[in-house]
Amino acid sequence: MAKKYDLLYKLLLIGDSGVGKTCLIIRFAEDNFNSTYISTIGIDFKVKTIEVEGKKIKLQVWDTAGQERFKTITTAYYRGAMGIVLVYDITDEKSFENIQNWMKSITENASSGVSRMLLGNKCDIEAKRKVSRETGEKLAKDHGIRFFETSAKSSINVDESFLALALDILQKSSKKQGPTGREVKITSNTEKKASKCVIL
Ligand SMILES: Nc1nc2c(ncn2[C@@H]2O[C@H](COP(=O)(O)OP(=O)(O)OP(=O)(O)O)[C@@H](O)[C@H]2O)c(=O)[nH]1
Repeated sequence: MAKKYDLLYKLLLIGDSGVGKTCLIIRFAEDNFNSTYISTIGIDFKVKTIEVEGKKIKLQVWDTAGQERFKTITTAYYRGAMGIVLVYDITDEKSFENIQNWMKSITENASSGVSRMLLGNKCDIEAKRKVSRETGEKLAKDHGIRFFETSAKSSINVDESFLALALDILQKSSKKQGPTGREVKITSNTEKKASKCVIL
């Protein structure tokens, strides 16, 4: 049987418990949202195929438990990931401060060339915001990585962010094979511009 995709990328979501990792994955893979909080036990994954630059890419998105007691299990999955998504909750300052620790955990456990991205989730609850967009942007800039504010609940920037990360990985691997001379910019919902990526 013919393969239904050209590439398989493994992505991993990390961040404090309750920031919305599971909800982001469910929004991306199933376009659904449930406000009942069921904390992830250990690790789980969902798949979704997208098309980027004419290539069908199967994304295997791994969801980790944010609770400290699962750390030994979850860090074992860092090594196989090609992209790691660091998530904090814009209404929870502690979850933002902890991003530094999650970054450290990536350095200690992931492959050196892994693509990273920072997401400030729950941007639909503006009234309870504790972390400004600028603060999030600055941290991402300091680490040289992409940044989006997202809402799994209101479906803001969820597809855009996953597509951007897939594109980063694709461009990184094609650079290894030689320069393509092409630059593609992913734009967020708020910028209201089309990107060159398609959700299948
Ligand atoms: N308002 C709002 N609530 C959200 C959003 N994303 C997640 N939530 C809520 O936040 C709670 C935690 O979401 P989860 O996705 O389970 O969080 P998690 O990061 O996977 O948590 P662990 O599995 O414990 O690591 C749930 O009650 C969700 O409904 C969002 O974008 N906006």
